[in-house]
Amino acid sequence: MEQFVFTWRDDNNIELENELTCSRSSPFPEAKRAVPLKDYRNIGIMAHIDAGKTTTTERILYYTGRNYKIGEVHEGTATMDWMEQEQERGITITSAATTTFWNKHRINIIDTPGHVDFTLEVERALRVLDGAICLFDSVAGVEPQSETVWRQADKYGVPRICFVNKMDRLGANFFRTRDMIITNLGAKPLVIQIPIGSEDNFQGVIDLVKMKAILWSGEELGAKFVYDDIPTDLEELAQEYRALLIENIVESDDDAMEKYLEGVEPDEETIKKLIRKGTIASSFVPVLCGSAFKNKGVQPLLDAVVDYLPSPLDLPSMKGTDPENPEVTIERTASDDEPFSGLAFKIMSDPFVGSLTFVRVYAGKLAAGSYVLNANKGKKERIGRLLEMHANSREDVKLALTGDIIALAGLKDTITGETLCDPDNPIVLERMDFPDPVIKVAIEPKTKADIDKMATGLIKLAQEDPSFHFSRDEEINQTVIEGMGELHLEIIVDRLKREFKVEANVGAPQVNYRESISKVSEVKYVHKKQSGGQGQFADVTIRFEPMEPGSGYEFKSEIKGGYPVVDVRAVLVDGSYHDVDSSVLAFQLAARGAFRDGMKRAGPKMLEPIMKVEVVTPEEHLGDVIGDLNSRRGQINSFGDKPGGLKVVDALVPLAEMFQYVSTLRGMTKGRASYTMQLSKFDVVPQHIQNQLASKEQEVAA
Ligand SMILES: Nc1nc2c(ncn2[C@@H]2O[C@H](COP(=O)(O)OP(=O)(O)OP(=O)(O)O)[C@@H](O)[C@H]2O)c(=O)[nH]1
Repeated sequence: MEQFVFTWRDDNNIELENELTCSRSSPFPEAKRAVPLKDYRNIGIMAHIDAGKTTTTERILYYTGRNYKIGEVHEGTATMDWMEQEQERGITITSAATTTFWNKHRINIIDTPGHVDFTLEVERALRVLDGAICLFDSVAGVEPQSETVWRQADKYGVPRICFVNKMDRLGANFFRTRDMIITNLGAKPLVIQIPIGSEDNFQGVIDLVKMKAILWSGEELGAKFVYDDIPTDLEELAQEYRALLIENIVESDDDAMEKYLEGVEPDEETIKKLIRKGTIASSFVPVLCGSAFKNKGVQPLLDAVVDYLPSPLDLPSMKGTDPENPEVTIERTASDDEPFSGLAFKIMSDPFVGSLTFVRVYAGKLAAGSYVLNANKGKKERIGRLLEMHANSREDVKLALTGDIIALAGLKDTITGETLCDPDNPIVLERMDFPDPVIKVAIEPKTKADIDKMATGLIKLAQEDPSFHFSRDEEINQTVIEGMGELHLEIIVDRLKREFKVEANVGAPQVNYRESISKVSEVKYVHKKQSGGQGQFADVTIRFEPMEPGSGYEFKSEIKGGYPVVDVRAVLVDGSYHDVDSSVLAFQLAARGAFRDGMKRAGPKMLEPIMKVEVVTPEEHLGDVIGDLNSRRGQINSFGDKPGGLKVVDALVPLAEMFQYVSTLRGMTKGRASYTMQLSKFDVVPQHIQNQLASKEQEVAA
């Protein structure tokens, strides 16, 4: 028997130890759990760009005692943003998983990016999270990207709490943000704190569960708070919101409701229990507030994570299928005693250990040195090192347990979205959906010698990021990279340079068009060839039908060049064969011919990505902004007002017209306007643009 010692820190920064006994004969040590599974919280922090995710995460790490020196985003030292590019750009790109502890609870935080080019990162984080904090900027309220992320969280059924941040900013308005949670997100906010003062005068919050004021003594890091009586001028408001809180939570509990109707309010413990129940059932979302930057509100936010967000035990068991027989559903409950089942949700190149695979352990245990099965590929992988990641350090551990998020070093074949499991109990957990890229650029290494290095780099990067594709056309000797937006591809090129030391020339970005049809066509195609010996004969009749936008396709084009075909159904109506001359190949050729003819007759149309664009600008530049959007084939949908005399314009604009928009907007408004965009739909390209594209293609072909 071998003894291992786990160390960790509690909320008072005291180092604790936990012994682990490991039997050499068994790959699985018998661990005493340092933290019971019911005290695990796997959470993400989601928000619009600049709402303060990085700042809030940094504060959380500081207050949970893992971080000794706090980094500020604007100084470029924030420890979650450890990739160089992120520090330079001041944005968070990759979701780094970080383990920390609060009040004897183990909190695994996955930082999720806010930029729309990285929505895939948000999706995959949501896939492995049990709960989330949604951050809002109290001045801007609910912004478009928050709406997108909110809908993604709905899709995965992730329970949430809201934190209205930046209460110290000029124009901060807690209650307007609360109203926007109702109007823009269609959610039911449960206000559990109201602010004391705002802007320069923001002092703290009223805790409506305890009915006490929480006041911070200063704004500096580590500022202590005290509980105090509710200020008299806020008593009435506090009573009003307390009554709303109680009314909302007793609805889910007959006993509490009955007592409440008799005039008996639930006690603090019951209130917390009922808030927890409603949050986990997504009946409502608790709303808190504060200022991460001024160090106010962070400790109660952590308490709320512990009190209201679910542990793995509160959620339905994980479902998967038998890799041998995909019809058979297998369930795994969250328990160390179940067979090991985990999902690889992120692969990152790491400067020290090469490639790191982040895995969420849904059931069972995983020991260093053991073998697991990659159930998607049917291949065994050896587990080398298990690393528990902290914001600025990493710890080698011998064992990962149910509920853990752990980084594995040295896996060979596993890519994002695949299941790792006990070889004796195989399971494939539900895969993640990855969106198709919408933009592409040609890329060429500056020196011929770098061609191989570039290929290696591209393969690695595509393994890490399923929304990034690349392809090589040997005929024209060109490599094309495809992704979700300009920034996404810029980062890829940047990483090629930094991590793989490949300098590359990059062409102008182009939109990924698609093709569809506008009417039904039916074709009969006979493929016949006789050249001595066995001939080729196949006869097919196929009907091509347009489908609803977004239906994808029920037939795949194998014609080289052109665009992927979508929203088309191909129905095999009739056919005939020849006893001797028909073969699989002959039918393939006939189908291909039928497709080519049928598409021509079905009114082919070209589709392009249309983006939903929101521009926020000072009023004096409104005319220029609108004029410019119009010149980009934009369709203005609405105008609105924002605090501080700002105007907001909502428009639909083809992605093909949005390249380099960031610099045009900056120039036009002296840097005072900002914008966000996200994919809205694919729509038909106007005929004159189709003609232009066709003549350009002909030029390239010539
Ligand atoms: N006044 C004020 N500023 C804040 C607060 N929280 C964050 N900020 C500032 O807002 C800016 C954006 O904060 P970040 O923490 O980088 O925001 P983010 O959401 O992580 O941004 P992305 O990574 O780009 O998505 C920084 O300049 C912060 O200093 C706050 O509570 N009050």
